Formats: sequence, C-alpha cells, structure tokens
Amino acid sequence: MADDGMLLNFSIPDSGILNKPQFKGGNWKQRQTAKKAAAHWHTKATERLTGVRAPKAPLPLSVNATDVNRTELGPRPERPHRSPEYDNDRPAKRPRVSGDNHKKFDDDVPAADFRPHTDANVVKNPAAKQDTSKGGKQIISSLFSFNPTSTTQTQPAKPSEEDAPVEPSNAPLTSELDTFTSLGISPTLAAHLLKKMDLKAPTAIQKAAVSQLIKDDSDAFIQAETGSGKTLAYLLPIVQRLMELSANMRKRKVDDSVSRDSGLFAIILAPTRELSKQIANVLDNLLRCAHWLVATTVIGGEKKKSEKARLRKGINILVATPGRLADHLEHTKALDVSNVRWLVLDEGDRLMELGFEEEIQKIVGNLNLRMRAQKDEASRIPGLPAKRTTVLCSATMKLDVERLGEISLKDAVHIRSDPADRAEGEGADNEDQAFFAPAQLKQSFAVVAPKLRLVSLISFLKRAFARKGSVMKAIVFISCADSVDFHFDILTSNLEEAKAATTDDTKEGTKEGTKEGTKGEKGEKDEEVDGKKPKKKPVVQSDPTKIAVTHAESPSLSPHTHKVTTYRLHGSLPQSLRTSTLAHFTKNNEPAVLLATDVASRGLDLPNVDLVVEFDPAFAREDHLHRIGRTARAGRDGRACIFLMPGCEEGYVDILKTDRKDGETGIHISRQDADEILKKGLVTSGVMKDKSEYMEKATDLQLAVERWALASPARLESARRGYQSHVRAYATHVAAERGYFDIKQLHLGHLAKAFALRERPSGMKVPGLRTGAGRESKKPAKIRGAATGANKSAVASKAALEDTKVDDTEEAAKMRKAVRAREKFMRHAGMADEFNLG
Ligand SMILES: Nc1ncnc2c1ncn2[C@@H]1O[C@H](COP(=O)(O)OP(=O)(O)OP(=O)(O)O)[C@@H](O)[C@H]1O
Repeated sequence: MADDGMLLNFSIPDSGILNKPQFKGGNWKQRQTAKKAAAHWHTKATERLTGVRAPKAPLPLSVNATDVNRTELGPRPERPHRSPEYDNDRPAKRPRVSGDNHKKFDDDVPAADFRPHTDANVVKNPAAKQDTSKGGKQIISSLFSFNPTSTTQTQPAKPSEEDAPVEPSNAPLTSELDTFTSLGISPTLAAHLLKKMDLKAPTAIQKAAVSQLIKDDSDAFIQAETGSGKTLAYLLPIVQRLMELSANMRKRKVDDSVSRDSGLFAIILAPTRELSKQIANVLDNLLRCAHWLVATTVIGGEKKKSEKARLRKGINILVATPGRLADHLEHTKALDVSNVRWLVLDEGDRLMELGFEEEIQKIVGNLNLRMRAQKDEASRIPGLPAKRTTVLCSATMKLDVERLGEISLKDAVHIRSDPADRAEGEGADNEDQAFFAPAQLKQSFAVVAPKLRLVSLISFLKRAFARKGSVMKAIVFISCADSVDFHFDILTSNLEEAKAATTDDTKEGTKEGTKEGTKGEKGEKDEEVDGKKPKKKPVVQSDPTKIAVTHAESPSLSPHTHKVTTYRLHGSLPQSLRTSTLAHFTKNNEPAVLLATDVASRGLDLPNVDLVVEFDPAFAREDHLHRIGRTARAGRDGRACIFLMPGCEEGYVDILKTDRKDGETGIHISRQDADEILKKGLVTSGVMKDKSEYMEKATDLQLAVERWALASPARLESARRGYQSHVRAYATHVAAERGYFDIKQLHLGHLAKAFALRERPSGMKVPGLRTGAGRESKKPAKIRGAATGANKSAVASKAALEDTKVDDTEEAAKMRKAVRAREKFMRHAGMADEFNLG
C-alpha cells in the first residue's frame, strides 16, 4: 500500500531510463539479440512502474474465439513476451502450416491430400502452446483449430426416411397359424413357453429351424439376423426330442425315464464365457418343464474341480467354451461323450476367428471316436438317433465358417427364415445375400475429428440420458481394454471438481484418495452380487488390470433429475467381476451405460438396451453388425451410432449401407457432425448466447479432463496406456477395410488430445503396458540408433508406426492360424486381454 502511494507521486520522464537505447556495432544478429533483450526489460520496467500490462503480440489469424477467451479457461503457461516495438520491426509471423507437410491442418484442404502425420505437426500448430511448468513439455492445443475437414457433405435426411415406421424384421410371427405346436413342439413345452417364458409365437427363424431339426437328423447351418431368437431355434428341437426320448422309454418300460445318469446327449459351444452362461440360463428356464433333464456349463475362468464334480454327478446337456471342453475331454474321465447326438456351434464364425479350430477338431474327433466305439456295443439307448447332428449358428457366416463346416458338417441344410415370413423390404432371397441389421434399427454416423472425440462422446451420452426414459441403457464399444479403463475413469470422475481445482498435485492427490475410497465401496457391492465377500479393499487405480471397481455413478452424464451409472466390461477383468458386472447391469432399472470391448458384441442379450455407440469402429463389418445387434432385438426399437473421423474413415459409411440389399437405395444411415453433437449435449438451455458458446463449453470440458489426468501419475499412465493400446488396436482392422482405417492417416498428436494427453506421442513411456514383453525391443536397431537431434521426434514417430505394423502383421497371421498360433498369441499376455479373446 505504502509503495503504491509513493508511486502516485512519480511522473514518468519522456526520456531517460525508459528511453529506447540505440544499438551500434557488432553484426546484425548480435544487434537484434541486444535489441530484443532491451525491449523485454523496457516493457517489464514500464509495467512495474505503471502497473499496466503491455499489450500482447497480435494473435495469429487462425486462432479462434475460444482461444482468446483464456480468462475462463484457467491457467495457461506464460509465453515469452514480445514488445510492440520488436513486433513492429519483425511482425509476428504466422507459423508455416500450409506447406506440403501440413496440408491436413488447413481447414480448406481436402483430406485426400493429407500426408502421414506425426506429432511434430502439433508443435507447429499456432494454436498449440507448450507448457514446461510440469517438467516435460506439454502441448495445449485449441480444440477447434486445425481439425481435418469432412470429405462428405451433410445431406439433410428426408423426413420420410427418418420417421417412416418400419416393420420389425426379427419380431415373433403374428399369424394365428404360426404357433409352437404347429411346428411339432409338444403342448406341454408350448404351454411352458407361453406361461413361464411369455413366448406366444415363434420368430421366423424358429419356425424354419424347429420344423427342420425336429423331423430330420441332417446337419444344419442356421443363419438369421441378430436378436431373432436363434438360441431357442436350436435349443427347442433338442429339448423336444429329449422329452420325446424320455416319454418313449417310459412307454417301452425300458427304464423309468431319461435321467441325469442316462448320459450326455447335447453339447453347445460358444466363443465367450458370458454367452455360454446366457445360453445356459435360457436352457435352465426351458428345462423347468422337464426337471429330469440336467444341464451345466464348463467354461474358462471357472474352477475346474467343481466342474469335474458336476460332470461326475451326471449331465444331459452341456454348454461350454471350446478350450475348457477340450481340456475336460482329455483330463476328466467322468465325461462320457458316447451318447452325444447334438453338437451346436453358436457364433461359429467367431469361434473360428478366435482360432479355436484345433480345439473344435479335437472335440469332433473325440465324439466320432466314442460314437464308433458305441456302434459295436448293443448298449445304445433305444430311440436315440444313430447319427449325430451338428448345427452351426450365426448372424454372419462367411468363408471361415464354411471351413469350420468342413471339419464337422456333412451335407448341411442351410436354414434361413422363409421369404414369406420376412418383413417387407428385408434382404433379397439369394444365396449371396449381404448380412443385414434388423430393419427397425435406426442407424447414424457421427463425423468427429480426433481432437474432439472425447468431448463429443461425453456430449453425445449427456444428450442421450438428458431425459429420463428416452434412453434406458446404452452400450459404448471401445477397441481395447486399456481404452475402456481410461474412459471409465473419466466418466466416473467428478470433472466439475477438476474444472474448479488448481493444478496443484498435492491437493488433487488428496481428493483422489477420497473419491477412490467411495468407488472402492461400490466395488465391494459388485462382489456381493456374485455372492462372495471381497477379501480385501479394492486396489487404488494404479494398475488397470487389477481394478475391482466396474461400476460407479457418472457425474458428467447425470442430469439433475436422475443418476446415470457407468459400467465397464472387458476380457482383462477377472471372470467373477465380468459375471457380476453383467448381472448388475442387467438388473439395474436406472439409466446406465456399459463401456465394453468386443467381449460384449456377440450374442449377449441385455434387456432394455436402446442405444449402441461404436466409439471405435469394429475391426470388421461382421463385428459391426453383431455390436449394433445388441439393440433392436426381438422386434423392439433401437438406435445405433458409429463415430468416424473426417477423411478416409467416412467412406466406411458406404460399406455399412450395403449391409442390406434393399433394392437400389440400401439402408438409410443419418449423419451427425461434432458441432451438432456438442451443441446438443453441452448447451443444455437450448438457446445459445452466442455462436461460440458450445466451443467454450467443449474447451472447458476438455481442459477439465486434461487437468484431471495431470493430477496424478496413475491417471496419466492410464491415459497413455489407453492411447497406445488404441493406436495398436487401430492397426488390426481387417485387410479389406484398412483403406478406411489407415494407420498412416491417423493423426497421433490430435488423437493424444482425445486421451487427455498434453505430451508428444513419441515421448510416451508406459511401464507395464498390456502389449506383451519385449515389444520395445522389436524396434529396428537402425531406427533406434538414428534418433538424434532434430529428426528425433520424426524418427520416434516412425518407429511407433513401425511398431504398430509389426503388431499388425503378427496379429493378422496369428488370427488366421489355429491353436498353436493362438496359444502363442495368448502368451503375448496383454494382447489376449487387450483384444478380449475368450
Ligand atoms: N418367440 C419369441 N418371442 C418373443 N421373444 C423371443 C422369442 N424368441 C426369442 N425371443 C427373445 O429374443 C431375444 C433375442 O434372442 P436370442 O438371444 O436367441 O437372439 P439371437 O438371434 O441369438 O441374437 P444374436 O445373433 O445377437 O445372438 C431374447 O430376449 C429372447 O428372449
């Protein structure tokens, strides 16, 4: 105060201490340096004396309004001050962005002209700032500048296309003539279906499959769209025939009836443990009307000892994952397969993709051997078919399945729904028909630039859950486990706190401890769902593979009126957690979102799923169909949206449109843009104060996320893992679709921002990444050795790409080979987990 008063009595002389000094002598560079230093001190001195800050250097032309509004955006690193005089001499130069190397970042340059990108581009971005306050260099770039532009035009949908009511294609049949009894199902079983399972009439595929499999022992291929009731299509005939067998035995007084000791008659194989459990549940419900028949499961991740004990007690129908069944066939003597007359391979194509071919061959060989041995014995159960029926079942059957078919099928009948039973406009009736999604499913795609991905996802979900009842449950598909973990952490954190908080590490650290404690309690509840008490408190999130918390409230998605819970599911979680998480999600009657890898894409029948978001596109089009098929099941409505990046990814929409050969037009997939998603999700009042309001809100959100990540090393590590695994997973798109998902077109620097990272991708080190040991050493020595000086970052980026390519070829080769390759592949630890096999 005293100083201030004194200062008021001074007048600043027109000449004297603050006058510009003259610089003579030396060369031009030395004069320029001296001038610059003097100008700096001159400005500082003026500021100190007047208390008024000198105006900053003019902003580059490309920096937009969001960048100017820094006061609202929180602290930003100091940038070197340049005096107006100095700027007059040498006007602020707009950093070079439109040279050949940087075309992608000019908004008006078509994406087709883009070259491969490296993080180096980000540094040259004029809107990018470098912050060295946290030790390493940080890059804080603007969300809305230098994003690649879309290559396609937004065409407003015709109202008729969007709103026209569409007849569901997978609903139960409505004709009075189509009843379960008319297909050959006994009145007892039909009554059970109606009264206990609320199933009044069969679906089209059930009509076709049940009538065929009840009367005939031929092998069969069942193909029908997702959610059309394929599980019952193969289970009903098996149960019906076993009930008949039992009744015949009673009639002939051979024995009382079929019991658990009579032998194993049917085996159902499924690719994932979750699907096996689900099939077993449907079977249990069905068998309530035939209590003498007993079913059980043998699946990976469960205790073999208790499975053996169950098998010893006697079983009539077995649901299994191939690996575990092959194991039991080898080591469990009590497992007698000589009476097996039905073998079902559910999701046959997936079984092949996962490389179970050799296990399946082993199982089939074992069954054949035992059957042949039995033919010599006169001990065959009277009435039991002499031949075994093998059934393959999938919504998407391709070459792989046919190869699988060669192993186990003979003269198989191709069962599809009768064209007369199909909804109008449903796929053409020819053999090479494309696979299709349920007709009533409303599909859209969102064109979102890499930097905007995270804020767009949050906005999209915020909007979806804004009104209670509009979306009850949603599933978000993400490419790999590490990325699921990262997004789960973000969605279940209080970002408002991060927004308000300073970046003081210690303070944030304390808050973190409290929050994780709360989450830990929720984790305990998770365990209790499974009927087990947790042994100890869940571990703090330092290693995502050990996280016991799989669901928590999502503050950033919950409106004032209700809570939204976020769940996570992937193959790296212990089996008990996977089971309890799905059970909890299924039972939850409140709005909820499940973040999942493809472990949830096949066959899972989760109730009330209204929305599927493919945040990362599937690795193959068939997987896309299975993912979106988690909604719009059995005639119900559903919505699906796939996120695509501007540029080559946009072309993928044309592929998706051909899913269904629906005349010449194909299916309608509406388009949304990031701006629209952000406006709808973030400007909740509905009226924008000014055009850039949504940009400010999105920037606030992004900065909150970045601060949240910076606040603890564990979070940063999780972000880096998520990012790196994401890039590696990106390289595993099937070869036919790699033109749309081209790793070389992926902007690594921009993508890092969507993982809340402020560092260069090339400099990231992630200890314990789930990617298999020795990955780093795969880098060619030449590249490692050459990384010096200015070309270091470019070389490192190239090395990262090379690294990804190594994964890519390895992945592709391993996926194609059978068991030996798969085992090797699994041994690459994280890879199995990362891509969630089994
Ligand atoms: N006849 C029926 N009437 C009404 N609902 C049915 C009928 N049959 C099956 N469903 C219901 O339809 C849903 C989907 O069944 P299911 O899981 O067997 O489909 P799917 O064809 O195997 O799907 P996916 O290809 O995704 O595995 C389930 O909720 C099931 O209860």
